[in-house]
Amino acid sequence: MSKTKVKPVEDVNPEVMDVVKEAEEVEEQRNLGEEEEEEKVEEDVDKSFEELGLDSRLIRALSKKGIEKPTLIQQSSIPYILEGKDIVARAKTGSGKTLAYLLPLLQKLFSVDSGSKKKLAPSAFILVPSRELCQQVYSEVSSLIELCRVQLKAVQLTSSMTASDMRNALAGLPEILVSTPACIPKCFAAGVLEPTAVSESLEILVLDEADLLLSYGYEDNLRSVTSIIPRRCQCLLMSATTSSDVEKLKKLILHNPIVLTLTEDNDKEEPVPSNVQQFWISCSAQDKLLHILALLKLEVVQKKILIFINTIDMGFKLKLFLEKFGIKSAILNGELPQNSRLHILEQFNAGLFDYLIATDDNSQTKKEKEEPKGEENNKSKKRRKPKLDAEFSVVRGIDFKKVHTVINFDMPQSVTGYIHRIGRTGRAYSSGSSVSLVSPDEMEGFEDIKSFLANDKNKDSDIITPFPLLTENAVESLRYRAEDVAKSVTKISVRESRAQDLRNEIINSEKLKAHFEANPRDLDLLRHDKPLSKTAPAPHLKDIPEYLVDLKTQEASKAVKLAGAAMGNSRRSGGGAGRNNKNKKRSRKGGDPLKTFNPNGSKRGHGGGVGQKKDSSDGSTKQKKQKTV
Ligand SMILES: Nc1ncnc2c1ncn2[C@@H]1O[C@H](COP(=O)(O)OP(=O)(O)OP(=O)(O)O)[C@@H](O)[C@H]1O
Repeated sequence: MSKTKVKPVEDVNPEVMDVVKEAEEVEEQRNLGEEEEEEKVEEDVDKSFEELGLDSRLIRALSKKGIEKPTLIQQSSIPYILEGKDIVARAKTGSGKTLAYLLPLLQKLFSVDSGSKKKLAPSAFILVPSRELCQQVYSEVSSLIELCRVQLKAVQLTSSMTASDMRNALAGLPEILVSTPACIPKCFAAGVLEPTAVSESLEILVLDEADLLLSYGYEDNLRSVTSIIPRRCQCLLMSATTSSDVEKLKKLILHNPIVLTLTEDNDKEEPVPSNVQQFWISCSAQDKLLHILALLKLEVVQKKILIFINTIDMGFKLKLFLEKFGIKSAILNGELPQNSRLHILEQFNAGLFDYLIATDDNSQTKKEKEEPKGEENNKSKKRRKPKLDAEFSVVRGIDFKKVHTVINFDMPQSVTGYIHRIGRTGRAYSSGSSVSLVSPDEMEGFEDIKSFLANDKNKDSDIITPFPLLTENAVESLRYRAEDVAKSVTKISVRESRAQDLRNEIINSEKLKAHFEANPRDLDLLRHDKPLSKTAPAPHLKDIPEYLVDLKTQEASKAVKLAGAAMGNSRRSGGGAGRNNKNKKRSRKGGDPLKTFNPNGSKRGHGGGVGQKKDSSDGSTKQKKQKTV
């Protein structure tokens, strides 16, 4: 077994170093007595929360949140965590990993007698890779505490906080601390947390999105934390994928862990949940605007929609372009202030707008660096380089609520990127779909994604199928308008809008901070989907006349709307094809048009229609092949 060398960390005070030495000795002993980890591949469990031994207060709280049945990862991990075992839990995105560790963690803290021992540091640390995730986990744990009506306190710290903010946050002696790893050494250095107190108090350490923590550059921070965790501390490592980083963390932190690798009956080893239907459209890079216009304006994809692009500029270009057609969207990127980002996420989750254009963490920086040095770029050399937040992540871990469609306007840079983007829909027991716009330049990467996703079960059939609900005629009918409008969205207007948006958000960010301290739940104060363009959209572009849209696409659009209404997704925004059509017919049960729509003419597809990609009845074949991203 490997021996962990605990590396001293800069800017840690001498007292920490003493504890580090002590910890090295403990670590040595730990390694001497180390036993083999137990590997479990969990299948075929079907237990209720009661059967998992969960406290009735938690079960009631879950019920108030509309959660009645544990997901597979929750069924597998909760009993082990309650038993006090260290675990490594690997389960795909959206499988409910957060509650899988939060529920037993809270239950364990319920039973700690707060009066018996005066604690000087939190009993549980939950470390996550990004601020957005920090906020998300903090909200989840706080709402559970509130619903359970227990005397527990959770706080969140981010490394942008000053020492006095951190001191204030920790003043009420919280039991649970949610933060990024960078905050902990910062707290030690500022004397806000005492390493010895942490050593004495810490009962549970959770590393969420473990596969990301090292790649986000938190290795030294984590080492300084792990160097002081006591042997008795229970450690939980949650991850969506397997990677060498997860293995490294496992060796660094865990003691004889139970390794839970999740497989599902009809979903063996596929990294993308089977309730996400994946589609693609082949088009040139220039035609991507035309195609996204057709998808959104003809309403052949279900709202809410998360659109991924690879550069911040492209995000603004897309927003300005869509605005001209009366389609309002909001933008999310790492350049925006943290308060704004959190607020945008909250507004989107609360359903205040339907379209969010997001730039995911690392890919956009890479692309922007690679942009050719044309005249336009030379001119802009003096432009202030965007300051991106290293702790920003959209694709990883963020729980977007009720996203029905993910659109890859730009293809992600890697297979992992694809999996995490797609994982923003079809979360837990809900379903969703994805549409990737693939240009010839992106085809190679797309083939890699396809071949990665193919497994023994579906090696002969593509797991990502051509999008069936958009005819060439329908797309072509919009070409003239789309190309005309695209020309009007110049690089200068994009740049101005980006600067304007940033200025607005910086001002908003301060307002938001003050306002939300007083009214934490008030979401409607500042809308993030306001138009950025200086000119109002031309009225004739807002509505697409029915005669322009062919019959098949009109039918597809109606079917998508009916299915949306059946799913309670009836709020309207912007006008679309068939706007004058006052069709108020009730949808038929199970009417997902991506499953039932037949592009060859018939309105009523049957089961196995285009886009139905798997036979979930075949639950018997067990895939043993392990995929790693
Ligand atoms: N048992 C359940 N029943 C229904 N919904 C659930 C259940 N457990 C969790 N959820 C919901 O599923 C969504 C996804 O959960 P969560 O964010 O924990 O997934 P995850 O596995 O951590 O995904 P990722 O790897 O992308 O972070 C959340 O909205 C959560 O509230």
